[in-house]
Amino acid sequence: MSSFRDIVGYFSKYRAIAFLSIAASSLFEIIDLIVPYCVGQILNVLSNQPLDLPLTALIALVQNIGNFPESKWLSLGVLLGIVFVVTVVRSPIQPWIGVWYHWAIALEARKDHFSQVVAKILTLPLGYYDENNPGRIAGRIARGIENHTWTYPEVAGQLIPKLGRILGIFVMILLIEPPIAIAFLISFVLILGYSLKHLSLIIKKEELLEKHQENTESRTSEIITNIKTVKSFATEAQEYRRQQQRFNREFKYVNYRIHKGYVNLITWSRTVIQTCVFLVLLFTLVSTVQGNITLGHFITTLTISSMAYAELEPISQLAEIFARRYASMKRLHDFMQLESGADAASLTIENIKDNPYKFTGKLEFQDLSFGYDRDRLILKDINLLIQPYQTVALVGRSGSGKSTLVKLLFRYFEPQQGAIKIDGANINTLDTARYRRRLAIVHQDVDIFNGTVWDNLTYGNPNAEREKVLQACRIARVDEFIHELPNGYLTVVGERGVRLSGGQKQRLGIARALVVDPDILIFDEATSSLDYESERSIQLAMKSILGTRTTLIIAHRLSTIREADLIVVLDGGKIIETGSHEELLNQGGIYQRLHSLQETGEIFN
Ligand SMILES: Nc1ncnc2c1ncn2[C@@H]1O[C@H](COP(=O)(O)OP(=O)(O)OP(=O)(O)O)[C@@H](O)[C@H]1O
Repeated sequence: MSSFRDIVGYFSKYRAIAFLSIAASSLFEIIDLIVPYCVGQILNVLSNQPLDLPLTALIALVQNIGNFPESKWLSLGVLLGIVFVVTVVRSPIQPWIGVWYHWAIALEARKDHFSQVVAKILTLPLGYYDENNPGRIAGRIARGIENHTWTYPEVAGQLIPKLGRILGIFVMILLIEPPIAIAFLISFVLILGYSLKHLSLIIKKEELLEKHQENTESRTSEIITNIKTVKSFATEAQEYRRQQQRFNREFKYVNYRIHKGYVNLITWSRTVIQTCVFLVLLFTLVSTVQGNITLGHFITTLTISSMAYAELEPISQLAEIFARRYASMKRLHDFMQLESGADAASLTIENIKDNPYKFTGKLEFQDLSFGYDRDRLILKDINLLIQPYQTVALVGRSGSGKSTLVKLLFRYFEPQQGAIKIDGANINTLDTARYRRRLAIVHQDVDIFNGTVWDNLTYGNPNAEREKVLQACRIARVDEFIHELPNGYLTVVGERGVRLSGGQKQRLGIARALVVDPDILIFDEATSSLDYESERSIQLAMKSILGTRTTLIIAHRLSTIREADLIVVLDGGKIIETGSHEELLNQGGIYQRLHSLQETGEIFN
């Protein structure tokens, strides 16, 4: 769990420049106080009252240097000169020292945040994505980063300098009238202390709201992803009502628990502040009438203490904004602190040709056991030896663990027990990215990126030679449909490949896998969305691939795996039969039963 310290600590990289720019902004806030001080002194000049000693000394100095005669005009000129410097002269300087750096830091931090977040997304274990959908993750990241970006300039450029100004005011009043300064200090500590305590309670509610919002966003994202299902079942009205109910629930929570809390706080602090301003007026007036302070000091004290109390309101507003954003910033840091997976790949680009790994494709699964939950094993004591260039088919009922075995081969998850070895090396000891680059898989549902067909074909090997890509396309029969697309290989396929049919996507997936020239090729129901004719031609193409590398085929349709050297039958996470098609048929076991079911037209499920 992250904390306030993590949020502040995030900016430690910029600490030197942040410190200087915040100090400069605070100094400018304090310099502002010179104006009411000078106005008070001008009043003293005009009403023939004595000036403060430092000013008298300064005027005497100017008089000596310029050889000016002593006069009211000289005193007024010096005072006006000071006001000119601290207002007009400093105006063009302040934004470049303050605003510029506060935003430069925030924007650079934003850029860093985005790249760290993408790195985290790329290195989190696959299991995280099983539990959190894209909407939830994207919402958390976007809100967290935006709030982080906006908060820094407000805190660095306003909140801290304003507190600095209040400190300056306290020192000034202390020099003029100490008892008023003490009362002023006590009132500030009380107001700020109470506000902070109240805000910490509201922050807890904000954290809960943040979780509700993530759930709502998650559902919205599911609606988008599953929009075809929503439309086909005509459940738009239910979905709409469900989301509306969530929004209403969130609104009630925000309005009556959080927002009301803020308004209560503002009401309370405003009343206390105005009471304090009135009391300062009363006390300074009494002091002036008693002759303890001059008219000029009366005006100065009154003006700057009003300024100080007036600052309290923006300060509590800034604190409120910070509180409102705090929960989402914390959730972002929680995300950043998630542990990367043991399989996290290096994020340094490496040319595929420089990969030092090249395998013969000998695979050994040794005493392998695995469960997504520790107490429920999905694969149990798997022992299997696959020789180089062999074609091995994994078959079994749905849920028997075929895909899980492949996920372990890719190192998406770590086995609880046992090992997978490639050419005798435990895959856990290999560099993940380099190892995975020697494998290729064609999934049931081929992921397509928005871009051209060519971009998708060369996704795993952007520098692939043209002839190699075209050859892969011929084998996977991509060349059969490419001419139907408006711009051939340069046709933009749209997000998730919406402009391609299921069969076209699968053929593209097969070609893409061939382009990386893998040592181990896996087909996960790769021909399931093809029509009979396409499937047949793919099978013929696959025939020419088989034997050129180790190939694993997960197939429900037994017709696609007849050619396999070895058929492995899984049931309940265990290997229960192995052998060739004929051997297994003769054994009269589960394979034979499943085979006869298919012969009668039933699907292997
Ligand atoms: N990410 C996951 N988290 C938890 N359980 C999972 C996960 N993925 C799969 N399972 C469970 O593991 C078991 C095996 O699933 P797996 O996908 O490996 O089976 P399969 O043989 O490939 O099935 P199918 O032929 O239907 O694709 C199933 O009981 C499934 O519910």
